[in-house]
Amino acid sequence: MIELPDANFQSDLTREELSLLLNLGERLNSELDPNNILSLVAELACKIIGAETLALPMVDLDEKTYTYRAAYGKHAELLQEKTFPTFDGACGWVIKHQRPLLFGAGGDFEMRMDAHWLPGQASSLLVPLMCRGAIIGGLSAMGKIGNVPFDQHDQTMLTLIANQAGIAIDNARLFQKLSLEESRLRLVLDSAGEAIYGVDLDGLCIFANPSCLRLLGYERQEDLAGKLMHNLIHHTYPDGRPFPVAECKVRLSVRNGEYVHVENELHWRADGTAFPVEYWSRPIYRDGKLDGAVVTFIDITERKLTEEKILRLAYFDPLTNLPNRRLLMDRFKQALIASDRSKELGALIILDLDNFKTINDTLGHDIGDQLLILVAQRILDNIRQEDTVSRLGGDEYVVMLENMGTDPITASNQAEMIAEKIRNALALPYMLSDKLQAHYSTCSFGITLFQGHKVPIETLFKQADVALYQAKDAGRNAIRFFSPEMQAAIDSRSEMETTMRNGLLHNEFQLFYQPQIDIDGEIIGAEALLRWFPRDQESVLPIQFIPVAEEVGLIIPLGLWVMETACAQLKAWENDPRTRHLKIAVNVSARQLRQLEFVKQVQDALEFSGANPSLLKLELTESVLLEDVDDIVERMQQIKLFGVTFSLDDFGTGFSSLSYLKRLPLDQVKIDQSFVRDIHTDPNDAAIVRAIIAMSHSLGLKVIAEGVETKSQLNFLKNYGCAHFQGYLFGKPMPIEEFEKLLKRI
Ligand SMILES: Nc1nc2c(ncn2[C@@H]2O[C@@H]3COP(=O)(O)O[C@H]4[C@@H](O)[C@H](n5cnc6c(=O)[nH]c(N)nc65)O[C@@H]4COP(=O)(O)O[C@H]3[C@H]2O)c(=O)[nH]1
Repeated sequence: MIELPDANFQSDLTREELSLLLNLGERLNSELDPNNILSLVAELACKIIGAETLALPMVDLDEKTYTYRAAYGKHAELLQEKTFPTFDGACGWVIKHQRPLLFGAGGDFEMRMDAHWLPGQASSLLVPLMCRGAIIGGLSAMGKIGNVPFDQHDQTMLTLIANQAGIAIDNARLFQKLSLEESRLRLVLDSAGEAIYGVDLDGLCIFANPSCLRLLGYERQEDLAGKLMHNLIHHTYPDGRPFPVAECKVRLSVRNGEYVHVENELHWRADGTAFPVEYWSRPIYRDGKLDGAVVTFIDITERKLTEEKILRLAYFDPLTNLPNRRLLMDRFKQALIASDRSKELGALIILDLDNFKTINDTLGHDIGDQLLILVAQRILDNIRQEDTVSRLGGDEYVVMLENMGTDPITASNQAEMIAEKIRNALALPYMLSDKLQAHYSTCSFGITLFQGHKVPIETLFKQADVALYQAKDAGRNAIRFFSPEMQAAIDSRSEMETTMRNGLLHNEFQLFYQPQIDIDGEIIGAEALLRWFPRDQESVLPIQFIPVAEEVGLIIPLGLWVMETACAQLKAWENDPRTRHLKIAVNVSARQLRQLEFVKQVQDALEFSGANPSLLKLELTESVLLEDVDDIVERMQQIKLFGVTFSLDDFGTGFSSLSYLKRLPLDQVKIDQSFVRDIHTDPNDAAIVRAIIAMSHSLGLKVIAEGVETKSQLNFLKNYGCAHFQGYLFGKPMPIEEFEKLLKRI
C-alpha cells in the first residue's frame, strides 16, 4: 500500500490522484522486475502529476553517468536509453545534491540549455530516487500539461511516488538477489556428486538432489518428498533384522540438534538392493529453532572394494587365496588364548610337497602354481570349516586344528587321522594341463600339539618343523609327530650353535686332507674336510655340526675360512715340485653359494693367497639345485672365468637329473660312497655306478668315486672307466702334516 504523508495533504488530492496513487501502490507491489517497475513508475507518475513527459534518469554502475532507463509521454522516445555525465544537466544536479528541483516556465535555471533540455519545455520538476538511503536516480517531470508550471503539490506528489518507487525497486532487487542465490544453490545441489537430502523434525524428506535420487534409484523428487527417509533407506540391517527408527543416526541428529558422521552403513535402494555409504547429518536451525537436518552421503562401494583388496593382499596368499603367514599368526594367537581358557588341545601341522622344486624346474612355474592351487583346494576339502589352512610360501602349508579335547592321546590320533586324510587326498592324480599326463605328488607332515600358552608360538613352529624334517629324513611321504627326543635335539642344536660361534673365535676348527688318487695310484690332490676340536670336549663330526652351521648361517664365515685356508695351502705347495700340481677340493654349501658376494669371496681368497685358481676345485652338493638354478649357473660361470673347476658331490643321491647335469658348468661328478659301498652286493648300485660313469663321459665330465675302501671296489670302478678315486683305501682325512708325510712316502 502507498503511504500518504498527512491528512492535509490527502485532502488536497483529487479523487483521481488518489485512485492513481492507490493504483500505483498496488501495481508496484505486484511487480518484481526492476525494469518493469521503472516503466510503470514513469507512466503512472506522468499521469498522476499531469506531466507532458516523465523520465527516470538512473545512476549507472560506474556512478559517472546516468541513463534514462524509462520514460513516458510526449518526448519519451527522445530520452529513452540516453546517457549523460552525472555532472551534467538538472538531473546531474539532483543526483549530486539529492534534493528536488522545481523551476517554472520563466525560470532562469542555467542548465536549461543543456543537451537534454527538451525543446519548448516550459516547467520542470525533478526529485531524487533513493533506495536504502542511497541515491540511485531521479524522477524527472518535464512540462506540465496545460502549459502551467509545476507547483509544490506536484513536487510532494512526485516525491511520494519516488519513495514508493524506491521501496519497490529495493524489494525487486532483494527478490532478484534471493532468486539468484536460490538458483545458485539449486545449481550446487543439482551438480553435487554427493547425494544430499533434507528432513524435517519428523524425519520426512523435504528435498533430495539428483545424485540422491540416482543413488537411491528413484526417478522424481516426489518419490521421496514427504516420505519418512528412515523407512526408505534404513528399514533393515544387512542381516535382515529390522532397523528401529530409534537407532537411526539421522533421527538422532534431528532430535538432538547434533552433527553426526557415520562412516559405514548400508542404504537400501528402491529396487531392494543395498550399498555401503558414508554420511554426514547436520541439523538445520531456523530463527534459532531446530528445524530438521541436511544429510549428505556418498556411495563407498569402490572404497570398500579397494579396502577389501588391500586387506586380501595383506592377509591372504594371492595364488591360493589361503590366509598368509600374518593372518595365520593372528589366528594362532587367538587359538592359543581360546585354548588357554578351554584347556582344549590343538594341533599345528606343517606340510611340504616332496620334490616340488623339481616340478617347478622341469614343468615350469605355471604348472607349479597350478599344483599349489590344487593342493590348497584338496587340503581345504579335508578339514573342518573352523580349522585354518595357510600357505607360508613356496610349497609349505600349515594346518591349524582347534578344539581337539583335553586328552593328548585322543588329540594326537585325531591330528594324525586328519593328516592321513590330507595325505591321501594329495596323493591322488593331478591334471595340471591338457598336454600333460596325470601328475602324482607326495607330501611330508610334521605335527605338534599345543595347549594354551604353555609353549611359545615360535617354539611350536620349530617343533612342527623339526617333525617335518624327520618325516623327510624318513624318506618323505611320511607323517611325524614332534617328540621330547626331538626337543632334546633342538636344545642341543642351540647349545652347539653357541659353542660353534666361540669355536670359530678360538681357532678350534682345522682342515683335514683326504687324498684323491688317479688310475696309476698317484695322489693328484686332496679333499679338504673340516674338523672341529672344541676346547675341553671331544671332537665333533662334520655330519653333526655342518647342518647346524648351515641352519644358523655360521657356514658362511666357516666356509670362508675353509676356502682361505685351502688357498693358502695351495700357495704353500707351489714351491715344491712334488706338491705344486696338487689340487684341493673344497666343499661349498648351498647357503654359501646363494650369497651374492660369493663370487667376490672366491676371487678375494685367490688373490689374497696368490694361489693358482686352476688348482682349486669347488664341490657342490645336489642341494644347490633346490634354489634358482639359473642364478647358480650364472655364479658358477663367473667363478669358472677365474680358472676354478667344479665337482658335483654325492651324485645320484638327491635331485640329480640329466637336465641339471647338462645345465650346470661342471668339470667332474663324484659318485656317492653309498653306491660304491654296495657295488658288489647290490646289483642296482652296480648298475647305477655304471650308468653314472657312462653318462658323465658322454657329457664330457670327469668321474671320481668316493668311499673306496677295498681293492675289489677299486677294480670294479676301474673296469667301468672311472679314473679317479678317494677313500679309506688310500687314506682317511688327515692333518696337513700327516698328508705331507704321506706324499713323501709315495
Ligand atoms: N665310510 C667311509 N667314509 C669315507 C671314506 N672316504 C671318505 N669318507 C668320508 O666321506 C665324507 C666325504 O665328504 P663329503 O661327501 O664332502 O661330505 C662332507 C661334507 O658334505 C661336509 N663337510 C666337511 N667339510 C666341509 C666343509 O669344509 N664345508 C662344507 N660345506 N661341508 C663340509 O661334511 C660331510 C662329512 O664329512 P666327513 O665326516 O669328513 O666325511 C667325509 C669323509 O671322511 C671311506 O672310504 N669310507
